[in-house]
Amino acid sequence: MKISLTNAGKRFNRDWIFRNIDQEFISGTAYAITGPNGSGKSTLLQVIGGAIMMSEGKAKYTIGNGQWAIDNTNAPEKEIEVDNAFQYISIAAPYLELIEEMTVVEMLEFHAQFKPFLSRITIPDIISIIGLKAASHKQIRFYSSGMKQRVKLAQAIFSDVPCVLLDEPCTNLDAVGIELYHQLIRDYGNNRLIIVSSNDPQEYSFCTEMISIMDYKTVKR
Ligand SMILES: Nc1ncnc2c1ncn2[C@@H]1O[C@H](COP(=O)(O)OP(=O)(O)OP(=O)(O)O)[C@@H](O)[C@H]1O
Repeated sequence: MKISLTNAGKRFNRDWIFRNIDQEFISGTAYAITGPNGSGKSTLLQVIGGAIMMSEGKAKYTIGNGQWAIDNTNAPEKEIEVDNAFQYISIAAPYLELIEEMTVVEMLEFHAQFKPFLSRITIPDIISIIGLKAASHKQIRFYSSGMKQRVKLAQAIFSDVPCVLLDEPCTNLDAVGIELYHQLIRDYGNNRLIIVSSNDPQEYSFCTEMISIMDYKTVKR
């Protein structure tokens, strides 16, 4: 998958959050969006994901020709409308809520109805990998914040999509959870487009491309 931003800018009311972003994001590469609190990292990630509209500029989404998800490497190349981009993109973010009344089994089964998981993995496998087997029949509202974060990461990383967006992925994780996160990236990140929004280096240590949001705060040229 390839996502190309051309002259991308976003403002809320009169305040430009970022402007003049020309950037290609390509499968097989991990990108980090960095910057201080309130600088616009989450906003840019949501613009990339097509969840919020940009105020100026253009985003182009292309899949296929070896740029698809892990399981479908030979699909022909085609351009995707922004309204359909969500089918090819998963996201884990602090502001996205889980359905607290469900167990993790119910939650993952529900998620899979809309966005299937990688075909080589089952829901019991996922629960076991993220260390929630013993808690699998508890309602999510009884989970700790770190357990909930593991579920959010699983939903994003195990979805059968070519692009995974991760906003502050280690929020609430302990040392074992952080190691699990890195293991998931090593095991399931290859060939995908991964974009991490974070100001914590341990969350994006594997990223090879850095985008500093502060470079896009200047007045329009
Ligand atoms: N819906 C909105 N309406 C108005 N302003 C908004 C909206 N969403 C975000 N903002 C503002 O846009 C700016 C960037 O917010 P954003 O959440 O993208 O920053 P961030 O870099 O991800 O911050 P953090 O590191 O604290 O998570 C902030 O000033 C925020 O108040």
